[in-house]
Amino acid sequence: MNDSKIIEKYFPQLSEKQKQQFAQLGDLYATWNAQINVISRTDIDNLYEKHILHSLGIAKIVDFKDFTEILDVGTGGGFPGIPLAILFPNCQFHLIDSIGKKIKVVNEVAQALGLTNVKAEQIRAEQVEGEYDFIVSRAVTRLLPFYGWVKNKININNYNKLQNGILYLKGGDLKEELKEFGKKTKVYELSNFYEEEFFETKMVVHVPMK
Ligand SMILES: C[S@@+](CC[C@H](N)C(=O)[O-])C[C@H]1O[C@@H](n2cnc3c(N)ncnc32)[C@H](O)[C@@H]1O
Repeated sequence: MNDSKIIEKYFPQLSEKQKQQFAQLGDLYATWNAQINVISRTDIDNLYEKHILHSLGIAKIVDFKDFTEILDVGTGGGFPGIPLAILFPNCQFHLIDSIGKKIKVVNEVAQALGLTNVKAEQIRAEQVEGEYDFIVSRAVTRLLPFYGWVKNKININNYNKLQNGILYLKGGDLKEELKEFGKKTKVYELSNFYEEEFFETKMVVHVPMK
């Protein structure tokens, strides 16, 4: 199922507007990815499952309250930030990447969808100023260096049920990485929420901050 039906299957409460926005993503990414590579060309056929639904795995862990502020570090073409911004239209998303052409794709997609809760910026994570409730990310670097980049950017006042911190989409065997990291984490398996085989090895790692 490579269309937005797979999103509706796991997120049955979507509004008509959200359904339409998710449905638009297929054509938008096909068009932009042909010009600027943000998703591997072989993977574009699996956009809905491997990129959009995967990004929304974070929403299976936390139902962000309105006005939550979220930073997506190394967003590439907008993952996980764009799918989350569709799902949480009353939260603010700051999507950053060090490569300008990726940010161009994010801006084009956000604009085409009419998303007003997304700010995309070409900047390195280490240079971002400001505070966020959550920092989300996928496939950028190991947790230890990542933590160093973002640890001072998290608001200490918790506003959501889940404690503020990092929500990192990870796959595979995390033992070594978590050992190297050495700090408190909670690992949520996405196979508890999604039945597709792809998610058997996929997790969300929550690093709470105090
Ligand atoms: C493998 S891609 C993943 C993109 C996206 N998160 C996804 O899962 O599709 C990693 C991205 O992180 C960006 N990146 C790496 N180091 C960064 C840094 N220090 N600050 C901002 N972006 C960074 C790269 O430019 C690249 O676009």
